[in-house]
Amino acid sequence: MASGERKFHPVKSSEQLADYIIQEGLIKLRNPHINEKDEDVLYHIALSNKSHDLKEMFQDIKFVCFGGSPTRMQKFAEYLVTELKVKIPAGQTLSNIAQGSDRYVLYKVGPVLSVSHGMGIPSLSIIFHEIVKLIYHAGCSDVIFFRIGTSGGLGLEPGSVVITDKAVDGLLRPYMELSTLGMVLQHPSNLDQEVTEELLALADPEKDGYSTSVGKTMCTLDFYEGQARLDGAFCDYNESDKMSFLSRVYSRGIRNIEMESLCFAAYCYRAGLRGRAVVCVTLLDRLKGDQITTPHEIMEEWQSRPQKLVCAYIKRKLGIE
Ligand SMILES: O=P(O)(O)O[C@@H]1C[C@H](O)[C@@H](CO)O1
Ligand SMILES: O=c1cc[nH]c(=O)[nH]1
Repeated sequence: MASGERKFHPVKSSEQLADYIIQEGLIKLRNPHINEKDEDVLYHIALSNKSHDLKEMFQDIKFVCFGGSPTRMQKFAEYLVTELKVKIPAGQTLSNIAQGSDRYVLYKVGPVLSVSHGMGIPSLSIIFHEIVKLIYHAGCSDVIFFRIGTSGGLGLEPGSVVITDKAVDGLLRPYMELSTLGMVLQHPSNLDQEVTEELLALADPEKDGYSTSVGKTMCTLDFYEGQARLDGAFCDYNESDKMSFLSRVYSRGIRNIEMESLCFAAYCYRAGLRGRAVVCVTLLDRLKGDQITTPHEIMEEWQSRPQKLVCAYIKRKLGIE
């Protein structure tokens, strides 16, 4: 090899990566390069560890709640202000900390971050990297991550809530594949059974008026063909193909379909976050159709159901009645 030429460092295999144990305590970034620079710019949330005192701003964070849409995560933040009895000084309002970027919204309510992730794995991946770096720079410890979302149900009453115990991809594999340096790395996705069980214990179908159950979630790269819909702009299969696929998926224990859980679970594991959970409401039963026709105000109430469950968990952890 010519002298001075950089020796190629093979990227760790996914097994080696997956060997990182889930740790308590301080977030340790699995990236030695971050501290090689004097500034780390969190571009998509318009923050940096030089322009902002991230420790001062975020060191008390104990819960990070991700959800798809900006409005939903703003409403969740407003709900937390009431439920966590957080005082907002007179004349001030809850503000979007990421307002310098028009990509995501980021709200802080006491020890909770409410952050939007947009749609799909690529969008979640970007904000996930930057939020993990944010809490690393802030010196946070023992942080629990949640995805609060919507999904398509399988064999469930629309409006039911699913707590994910395992996320799989569109081929039903329990890992997320990421093309990296021209290779395909497979990042295992597993979720924290303890948090899942604690969340389920907080649900009360009788009082709630809807079911909450634990199930596997299929995370796809597409809303239409990727989820066996017949109503996209393109479709190369028929109703019976669709139903045999969805029946097979159901028989494998999958109870809902969405587009972020796999990356969320895999990256929480890579980040060594002990506490992590995915809680999604189902907007329709995919075994009965493809189109989401529920009136907006009903959908709004349905979307609040995972928020209420996660908020109840946070209140329990904080000892707030
Ligand atoms: O959390 P959200 O409601 O974004 O989750 C699902 C998956 C996609 O992001 C989106 C598709 O409608 O909803
Ligand atoms: O069917 C659905 C509903 C919400 N989100 C999805 O990804 N699929």
